[in-house]
Amino acid sequence: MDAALELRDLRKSYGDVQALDGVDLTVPSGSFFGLLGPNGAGKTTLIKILVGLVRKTGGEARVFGHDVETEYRAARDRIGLAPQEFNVDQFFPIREVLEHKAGYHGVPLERARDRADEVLKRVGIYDKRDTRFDWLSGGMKRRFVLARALITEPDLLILDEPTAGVDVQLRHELWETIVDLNRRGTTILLTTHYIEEAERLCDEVAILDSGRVLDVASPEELMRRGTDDVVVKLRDEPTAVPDFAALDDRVESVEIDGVRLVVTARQGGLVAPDIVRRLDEAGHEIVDLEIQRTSLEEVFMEMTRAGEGRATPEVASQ
Ligand SMILES: Nc1ncnc2c1ncn2[C@@H]1O[C@H](COP(=O)(O)OP(=O)(O)OP(=O)(O)O)[C@@H](O)[C@H]1O
Repeated sequence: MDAALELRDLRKSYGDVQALDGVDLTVPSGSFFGLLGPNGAGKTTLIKILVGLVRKTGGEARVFGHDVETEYRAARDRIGLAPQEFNVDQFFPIREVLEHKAGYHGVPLERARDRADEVLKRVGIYDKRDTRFDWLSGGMKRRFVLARALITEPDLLILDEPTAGVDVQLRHELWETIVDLNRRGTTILLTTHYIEEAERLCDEVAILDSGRVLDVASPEELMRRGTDDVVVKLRDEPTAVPDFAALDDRVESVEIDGVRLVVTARQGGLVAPDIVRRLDEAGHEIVDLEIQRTSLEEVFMEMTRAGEGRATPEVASQ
């Protein structure tokens, strides 16, 4: 079966700015795939190339085997896009906007109406079907943009920051809807700044920085590369502890602060039982144990060195 997305040496320059600098990426059909990267990494440019809003300057991009330029229509019809910015016809009732969109993609009117009702129900704003877009609340607008992406029953759903600025409740509802679509076979390509969202939802993530893919892996694999802190509280202050770093090469450092022992190690969860056993054998009594796991966010920051060299925002004077 064709991959949902296949990018080979994809390039885009805007004058001197190399927004995409040779991106190679395969998104398997049916996967829940995250595209992570700091501001300006090239995520939006990549998405715009897929939907024909920006022309690539080099390389290849295929959607379910269809070239996004030479087979534009076939590629575009497989994609549903919920963009970051709202670009919706403000003045029509939202149900009509959906019907127009379906019609544009060749869905007959009767079917289009049923589809519109169906997707409005799915995202939970069916009771607003006769309301204009600009009269919806911010959260309802987000839901609507998702409904619009779903109207053509896409095989690849692209979500560019779908939960930006929405409250926790709505975020969870949107996740549920999206996870459900994925379970039914829709491939999801998600860009998000909420890294914990990617950690929770995605099978695989690609880390994009300065127009290049730094890595592609599952969130678990990426997190395994970071270090965890195994924090042990002892009954009595130790004079000496076993040399954990010499005993296990996953251990990177050991710190003793009074009765508190902090062992920094890769795969802390796997190292911890051994630490406990050795402390016990050496006669130390353990009163508390905590494993502070590395987060995907920390690994991401490390990889992209986001924030490095950025000026601290000035506080405006009153
Ligand atoms: N139309 C344009 N003209 C010139 N430069 C552009 C244009 N669009 C994007 N760029 C530049 O291309 C680079 C990648 O931008 P892009 O919007 O794709 O990044 P992004 O990863 O989506 O960022 P963000 O997370 O901030 O949305 C940036 O340096 C940006 O300034």
